[in-house]
Order: sequence, then C-alpha cells, then structure tokens
Amino acid sequence: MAQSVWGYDSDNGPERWHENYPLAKGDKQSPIEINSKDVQHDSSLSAWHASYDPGAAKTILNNGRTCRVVFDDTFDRSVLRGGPLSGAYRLRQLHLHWGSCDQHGSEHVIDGVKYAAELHMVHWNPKHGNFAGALKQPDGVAVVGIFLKVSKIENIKTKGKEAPFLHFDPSILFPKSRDYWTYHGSFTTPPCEECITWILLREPIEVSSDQMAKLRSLSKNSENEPVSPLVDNWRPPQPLKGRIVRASFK
Ligand SMILES: NS(=O)(=O)c1ccc(NCc2ccco2)c([N+](=O)[O-])c1
Ligand SMILES: [Zn+2]
Repeated sequence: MAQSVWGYDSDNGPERWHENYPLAKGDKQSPIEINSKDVQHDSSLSAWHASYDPGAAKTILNNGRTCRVVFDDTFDRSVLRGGPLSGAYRLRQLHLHWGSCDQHGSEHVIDGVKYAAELHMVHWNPKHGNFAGALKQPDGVAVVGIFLKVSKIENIKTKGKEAPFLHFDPSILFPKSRDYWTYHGSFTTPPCEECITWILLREPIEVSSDQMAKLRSLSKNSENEPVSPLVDNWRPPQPLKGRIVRASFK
C-alpha cells in the first residue's frame, strides 16, 4: 500500500515523518519548549518592523492541513526587517496550527503552557532568489509566531459585515508588545528544512471561542469525502540540542 502522505494521525504523524523526511530528525528542529529560566536576554537585539501592503493579500485556502492566506511576494511589497534579521524578508503566507480544545494547539510551548493556537507569518530572504532557494539557506526564512488564547469575555456577535479578504493587513494581528524570543530552527512540518529564524512574540493575542470554533469547523477531507475535522495540526516540541534561545526583553 502506498505510503500515506504525512499528516497528524497515528499512522502518518510527527513520530513517523522521518521515514520519508530525514531532516525531521535534525539538530535544529522546531517547534521547541521555551523555559524562561534558560533564555538569554540579548540587549543587542533590535526591534522588528513589519511594513505590509494590504493589497498584497491574495487568497485564503484550506489545504487539508491548515488554513492559509497567501500574499503577492513577487517584489518587496510586504516586508519584515530588524530584530535578529539582516535585510528585508518578504511576507509569503500566514497559516495557523490549533487544537481540538482550548487546552492545546500551539506548536511552541512556553514554560509548560500550550496555547489554543499558533499563527505563523512566513517571510523569505529575497537575496536567495526565490522561496525554493531560500529553503536551502540557514538565513532563508523568518517566521513570526503569535500565540492565540481564548478570551474569557463572551463573544458578542455583532452584525458587522464580513470584511473581504482581499484587503487584509496582517499587522492588525500583532499584539501590543513587540517583545520576542528568537532561535534558529526548522519548518514544523515536512520537509522540516532547518532554514528558519524564529521570532516568537511573547504577548498572545485574544480570540473568541466563536473564532476558535470557526477554525475547528474546517475539514481536512476534500468535498464528497467522509467528513474529517481539521484539528490538532501541531507538531510537539523537538530536542533543543544545545541551542540558545535569546530574548529581546529582560
Ligand atoms: N509551520 S511552518 O511555518 O514552519 C511551515 C511549514 C512548512 C511550510 N512549507 C512546506 C514546504 C516547505 C518547502 C516545501 O514545502 C511553510 N511554508 O512554506 O511557509 C511553513
Ligand atoms: Zn506553521
């Protein structure tokens, strides 16, 4: 029987990815568990800056593994600079990882805390020509990770219109604080290339339980296949292998 493509089930999940994607057993894999006591404050770390063009947003899609918004990255239209990065990295896509319940869903774990979901904003370094080239470079990709926690307040349904996704400025998703952790890691899904400078924002953003319910209402099956809920699309923390996690804050 053909090897089933990778996923998050017991027969094709994170424990078996290495069978087809050997990089999954590398020494710089993501996500990781961050323990504040082991983090090193680095006062030389500067602030990161995003300048995004809302017109760059193109499509939103369910690819059976996540919900992804894709941006025009054919030129420096929406870029991230500063922080641990040198040069401007182009925003290519954003997507999420979430759980079947509010108690888990994030990929990175902070002092034992799992958040309900984790948003990834993926940027690549145009000095490597294109995204495929950037994947092969240790400074090829930068992902901003933002934790989502479910707000206590009851979500009061408003009559507001659905905003068209075409004019979408993802910087509205940033929390107030710019504090971040940074470390060198990998894609958290196959092929698991170790090309990512992770910038994890310390302050989570709040979402309503209705918004979480919308994410959990997505299905990983295609149309006219048996319904299979798209939930728990997160990889557990991987070995740190001596890597240092730096903090922009004390
Ligand atoms: N969870 S993540 O931000 O680390 C992540 C994982 C995989 C991929 N892509 C999978 C891939 C890489 C090369 C070919 O296909 C991306 N991405 O492409 O932004 C991001
Ligand atoms: Zn991701």
